[in-house]
Amino acid sequence: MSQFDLTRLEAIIAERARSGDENSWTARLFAKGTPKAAQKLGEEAVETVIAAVSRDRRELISESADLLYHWLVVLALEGVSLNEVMEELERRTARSGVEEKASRKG
Ligand SMILES: N=c1c2ncn([C@@H]3O[C@H](COP(=O)(O)OP(=O)(O)OP(=O)(O)O)[C@@H](O)[C@H]3O)c2ncn1[C@@H]1O[C@H](COP(=O)(O)O)[C@@H](O)[C@H]1O
Repeated sequence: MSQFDLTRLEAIIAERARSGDENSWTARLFAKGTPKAAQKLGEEAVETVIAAVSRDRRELISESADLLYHWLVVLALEGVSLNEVMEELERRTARSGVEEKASRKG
């Protein structure tokens, strides 16, 4: 099981964005702003869909990684933290009561 998680990637993106390193894809993407980063996010989403419907497992994993990376870049550019998205998912889970139903079933 990988120890890598999105919180770590979010921290890496923040650090690379601040670095201004011209060899950093993240820093260059940040310099171009949200429209370009959002366009890349859309492209990666489409490539992920294509991999899924093509039943290309290896490509689905690779495009999913690209998608999550570019999604976090767009969030960072817009000042939205991963934690805020997790809180929204947590609220929805609490509202649906799905975990209580599962624990009652045993
Ligand atoms: N996870 C990623 C990651 N996923 C995808 N990419 C980059 O996203 C780019 C987009 O892929 P494309 O195939 O669309 O590239 P492209 O066709 O050259 O792009 P365009 O022609 O459309 O501009 C590639 O150049 C990848 O390197 C990433 N770049 C960085 N990271 C993470 O960010 C960290 C810091 O990277 P740097 O900012 O480059 O130091 C890395 O250690 C990784 O953890």
